[in-house]
Amino acid sequence: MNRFTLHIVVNTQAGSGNAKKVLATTENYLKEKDITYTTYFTEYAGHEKKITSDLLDTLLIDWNHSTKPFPLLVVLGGDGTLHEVINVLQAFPNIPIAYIPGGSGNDFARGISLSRKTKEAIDRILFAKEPQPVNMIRAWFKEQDEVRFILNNIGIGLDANIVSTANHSKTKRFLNKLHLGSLSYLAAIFKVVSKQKAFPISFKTDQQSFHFDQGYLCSITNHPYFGGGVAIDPTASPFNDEISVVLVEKVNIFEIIYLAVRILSKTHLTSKYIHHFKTTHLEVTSPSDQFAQTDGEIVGEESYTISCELTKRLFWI
Ligand SMILES: Nc1ncnc2c1ncn2[C@@H]1O[C@H](COP(=O)(O)OP(=O)(O)OP(=O)(O)O)[C@@H](O)[C@H]1O
Repeated sequence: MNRFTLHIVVNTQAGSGNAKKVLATTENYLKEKDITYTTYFTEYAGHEKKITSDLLDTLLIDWNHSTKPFPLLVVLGGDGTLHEVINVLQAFPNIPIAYIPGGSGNDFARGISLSRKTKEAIDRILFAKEPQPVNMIRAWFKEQDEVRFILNNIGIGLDANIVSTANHSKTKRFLNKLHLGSLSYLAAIFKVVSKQKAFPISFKTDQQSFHFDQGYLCSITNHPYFGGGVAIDPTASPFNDEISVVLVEKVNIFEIIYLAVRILSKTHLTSKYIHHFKTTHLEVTSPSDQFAQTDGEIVGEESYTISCELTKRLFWI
């Protein structure tokens, strides 16, 4: 008897439609391996929330060794799809989630060292004996009165401005077709790099308080990557019990270019314009209206007070 039945939530629009190819490879491979599965297709943005909620009501259960076949939830899509699914399951950390990357950025897959090659990602699901706890950031957005669970990062300022611009750019779709999705973020960087103004931002950790008047890019991150593989904190890990914060101050355009080169070569954390710390609890206050994003999804352009801590959930990885 199969160890599990896979219940695959599929966003075929992820990766600008590249997820369709990922799905075809997945179906062929699962048939070849004689694995039982059911697919649930999203028909509109956000539909993954309703699908997950319906599956929660009907068949998803906490991980246990005795249920055979175990009903295993699998997400096939990008970081945005996965973000919505984990947020529906906020109160159910012991329902394991497996993941087949099909997005353009796939930063969470990079962050947990999950192959972005479909068959290798499926092999990892098939070979895993049991689920593993993975950290996520639990963030309470005070002004918005909303709790979000974050797999990748929260960005305020340039980072979020880039995501907003890249998401709205026509070139993203074109570049994705060429499998150069990460370049759409680079293109957006050039657009907004001088538009983004310096902003005040404060941080309170268990031990210390910091204030910066010249904030430019703030990344509160669970693992190294944002923007499709850019290692904003190469030292972060979702398996270490710390939230990582990287604050870049606004500097002149030549320094920005130099910092960008250092970020791409992962040597930026020693720059005097970059402030880097790790903490278990964090309160961030950004009083001016700024773009913010969570896992690549824009929250808005507002002021924020965000309380963050780590929380764990089971992933079948
Ligand atoms: N059928 C659909 N049509 C349009 N949008 C959809 C559909 N299903 C889901 N979505 C939305 O697509 C958005 C983007 O998906 P996702 O982030 O998974 O892909 P991506 O942006 O290509 O990947 P990544 O975030 O890894 O770069 C999500 O906000 C999701 O709600």
